[in-house]
Amino acid sequence: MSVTESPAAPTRRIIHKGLAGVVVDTTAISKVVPETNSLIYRGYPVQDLAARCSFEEVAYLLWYGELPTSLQLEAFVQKERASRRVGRGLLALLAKLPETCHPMDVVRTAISYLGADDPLEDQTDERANLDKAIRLFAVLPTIVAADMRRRRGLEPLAPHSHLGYVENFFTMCFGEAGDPVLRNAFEKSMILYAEHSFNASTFAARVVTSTRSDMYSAVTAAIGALKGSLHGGANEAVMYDMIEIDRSERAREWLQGKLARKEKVMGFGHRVYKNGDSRVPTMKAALVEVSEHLGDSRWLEIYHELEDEMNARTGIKPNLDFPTGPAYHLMGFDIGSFTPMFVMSRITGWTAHIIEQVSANALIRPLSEYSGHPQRALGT
Ligand SMILES: CC(=O)SCCNC(=O)CCNC(=O)[C@H](O)C(C)(C)COP(=O)(O)OP(=O)(O)OC[C@H]1O[C@@H](n2cnc3c(N)ncnc32)[C@H](O)[C@@H]1OP(=O)(O)O
Ligand SMILES: O=C([O-])CC(=O)C(=O)O
Repeated sequence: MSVTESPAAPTRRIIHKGLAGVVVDTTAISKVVPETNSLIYRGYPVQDLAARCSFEEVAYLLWYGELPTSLQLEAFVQKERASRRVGRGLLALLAKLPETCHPMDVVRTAISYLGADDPLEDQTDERANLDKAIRLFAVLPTIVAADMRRRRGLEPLAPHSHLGYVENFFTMCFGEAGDPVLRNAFEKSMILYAEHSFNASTFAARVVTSTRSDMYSAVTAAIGALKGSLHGGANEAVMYDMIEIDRSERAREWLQGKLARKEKVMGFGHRVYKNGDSRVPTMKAALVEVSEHLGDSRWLEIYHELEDEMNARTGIKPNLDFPTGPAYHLMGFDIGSFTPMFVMSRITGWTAHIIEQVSANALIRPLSEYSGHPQRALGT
């Protein structure tokens, strides 16, 4: 008797759409704990770092695993300050990009150029990777400020090696270091934005790194991922929305319309935090401080109305992009530069993750469930 084997019943694999809830690897860089609404960088609560440290110290912490001693900080700061300049070749290239392109396209192109300009080195060389990371950290403000000025019809200003990171950035953007209250709020935003475990852009950087590609390629991919409005691009979208709302009396009706049309409200919700973003209290306090200092409560009033109405209707809380958008606007930055400023900060987290990925690499390559046409023969 012949037996015809029936094909084995197809096993349906569980699909984790958007990788939601999937733990992909370990990391020693940061920990997000939604249950306690907390975030630590290398063990330190982010709100404590924002209250007591400079952004340079936090960058050092993310890369080296410990806060610097004063001697280590001095050496690190000197190195960063000496690496801020960009060459004429890059400035000329950036000047050729259409002004209609998004500033994130400029930043992405700049990093790609820097990669082409850097002699190839062993991707696994940790020292070389740290040097590249510090250089990217140092040049990004120069690139972002030059592009912001170009769009205002102004010549770029060279970096100042005697100024701290934040003062230098303000000076390159506005021609003067400006108000210390605004600089302080900005520095807090840089610290809060610096690192957030396996978010989409960091994961993109790790995927590229896992193929043994170079740091610039990984950062270029991360910039592409951050640009989207579901991720870093939301800080710009929040400000455009607030400008559209215009007055706090219109905020609730505007929000109701959005929800009725089933549209996402930018600056609200989070993949990991379902009960509020750990960084929002610190950034909201910074926004309040800036608003009060400038005597301009217009955006803060819209903020409160949207926050209340969204909470009442959906229970969904603001994420970090919600207070950062209006805070950057009050500081005088152009909206298109908000996400590039996020890049200036997140470059620290991305490069720390790239170095970590290299140190214990496994190619990142998930599976998919085929949903197309069943196998068929080509016609004769
Ligand atoms: C620094 C950062 O990157 S922080 C994130 C910045 N991004 C934004 O602010 C964009 C707006 N927010 C969102 O789109 C989402 O909250 C995300 C993408 C950040 C996270 O979303 P996910 O975890 O994938 O959840 P998802 O989008 O499936 O939302 C779950 C439910 O809440 C709703 N929801 C979530 N966020 C929002 C929002 N901002 N506005 C309206 N509804 C929302 C969804 O419509 C969905 O409802 P449903 O179950 O009835 O379909
Ligand atoms: O963690 C995320 O998914 C997004 C986020 O808040 C970040 O990258 O800072």
